[in-house]
Amino acid sequence: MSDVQLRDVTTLDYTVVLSTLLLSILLYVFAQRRSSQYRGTPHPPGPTGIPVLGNLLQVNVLRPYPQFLAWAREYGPIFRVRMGFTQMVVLNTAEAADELLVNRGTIYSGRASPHVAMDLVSDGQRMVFLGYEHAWRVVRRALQGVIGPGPSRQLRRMQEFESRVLMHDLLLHGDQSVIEEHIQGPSGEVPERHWFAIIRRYTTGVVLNMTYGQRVNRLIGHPYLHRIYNVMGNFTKVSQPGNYMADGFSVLRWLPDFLAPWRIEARKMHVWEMDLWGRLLEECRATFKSGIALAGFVPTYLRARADAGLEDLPGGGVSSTAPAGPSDTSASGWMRDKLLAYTAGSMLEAGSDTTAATIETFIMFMLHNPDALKRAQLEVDEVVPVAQGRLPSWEDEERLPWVIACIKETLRRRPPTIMGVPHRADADDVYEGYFIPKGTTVIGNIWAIHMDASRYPDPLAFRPERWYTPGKPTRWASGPTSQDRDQYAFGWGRRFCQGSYMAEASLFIVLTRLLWGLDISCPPARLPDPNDEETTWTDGFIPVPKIFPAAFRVRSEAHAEVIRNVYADVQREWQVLGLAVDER
Ligand code: HEM
Repeated sequence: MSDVQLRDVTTLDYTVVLSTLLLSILLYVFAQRRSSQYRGTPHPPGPTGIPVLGNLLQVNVLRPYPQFLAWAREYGPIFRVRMGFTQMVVLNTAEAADELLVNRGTIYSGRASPHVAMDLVSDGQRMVFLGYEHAWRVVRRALQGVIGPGPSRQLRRMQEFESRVLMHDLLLHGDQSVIEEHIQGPSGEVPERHWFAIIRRYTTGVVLNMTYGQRVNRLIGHPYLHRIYNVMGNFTKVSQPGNYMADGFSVLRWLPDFLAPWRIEARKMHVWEMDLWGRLLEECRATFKSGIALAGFVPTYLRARADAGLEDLPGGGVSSTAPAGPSDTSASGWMRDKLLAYTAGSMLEAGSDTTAATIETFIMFMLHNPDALKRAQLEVDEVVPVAQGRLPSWEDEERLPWVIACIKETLRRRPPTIMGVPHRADADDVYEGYFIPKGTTVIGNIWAIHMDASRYPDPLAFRPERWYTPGKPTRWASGPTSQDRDQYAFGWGRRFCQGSYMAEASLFIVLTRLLWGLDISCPPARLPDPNDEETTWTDGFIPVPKIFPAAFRVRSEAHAEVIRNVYADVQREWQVLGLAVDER
């Protein structure tokens, strides 16, 4: 019996694979010829690939940016590559990226979402990969009320409070991560006693508070902190373009389950993710139903939805009251539960590691540039002498131009989302005489732009002077339009990072305080080389620093006293706010 079944299966395999492959080649050829209007218009230049696979074998899919930078240098502002049947156009100058992703934003605000990561692992609900469509507008509008330029100022109180805890944690930490031996986990897991965990507690804590009104009050054994990073670490790998054949070869998506092991694996990942994002939502809903009023985006959203008569809204997507589609410019409707859970999860993902990595990278570059570090400390000392008995704060921002220049130079020199998040062309287009067909994945190559010597002379050098004018405040100069933009770490146009204001506020408050209160050092032989890609940075969509040792020594007993006092004060604030006090 098993023989017969086996033969049946083999025949089926053969037929399914061959016919789907044939069909997809026909579809592909048809798609290439579709735009008769543009026949004769050349495609952008690019490296020659091989049949079917295209350029897939020329790129390390988990670390594509060095090769993409090399191609940018060879082909110029725009080049084309093919990953399987996925056509990609890569924009390597600020001018090209601004023109397409900002000025032609009606065409280029879609997302090229990786099939396995978005459709299977995320069940189509991850905000960052939603197309330029109705559901995305609903989500973006809802978030704008919390993290937009005006509302995000309300979050500063919590950022200020949590940064006091961070200072206290680093004070206690001292040189622990230099003395002890720490080994990073295979998927980037950070040991709980390493100083990276202190930074992560802060960044995840402020976003968890913003989304769910909860705190991360422990470094060791917190139920969510490390799981959030595990989910993120996994996701940055599965979403890397080229990681799954089924992303590049849509034909493979038609294969039945028994021939598609990646699908089974991805569905398991979805269940694993929902065990975190879904559980957080369910806990929040239970609290809400029991009549306890929590602050935060999700509790507030659930309350508003219930007031609109939609207390329970199971499933994914939005409760559509308007037709979906690119012509629909409204944002009416409510997020259903799964979209809400994933949106909150997306915030935790988007806001945690990006900001933590920038803080860690800043420290790495400052340790390599002791003059810049010394100058930053002198500036902070002058503005906030320890005799004032307080930590630096928001009102000092304008008088700390060198510190902000150092932060901006960190974002330029090593942007965490190093090749941005891929956009998609939602219509045929022509740029500089080159044809870009509808459906093309369009990458704003942040790394190539930041390494453009005509824009940033000596681009590998860490030079805060690029941003610094003596006696003048340094402008953050972020924002979705290209006017006034001077670095591209937060992306472009309508998909511009919605959390940039929150991110900049965190970078400012944490790093200014750190410079004020603590001397940082690292044994020279153990200081990572930022140019050594493999040793220093993790793989994946957001390559972040691998752990490295650093010692934090308080600058004087007077500084220590201020840190201890503000920490004790904030414990009282937590109690007044009904939030968990810190456990150490
Ligand atoms: C240093 C820290 C951060 C960096 C470098 C960064 C960078 C980026 C980039 C490059 C994008 C894609 C932009 C594009 O498609 O052109 C993005 C999207 C996004 N970021 Fe950030 N981000 C940071 C922190 C944050 C924070 C703190 C939050 C919120 C808590 C956040 C929320 C988002 C959201 C919601 C999107 C998706 C926007 C959309 O698809 O419409 N980010 N970010």
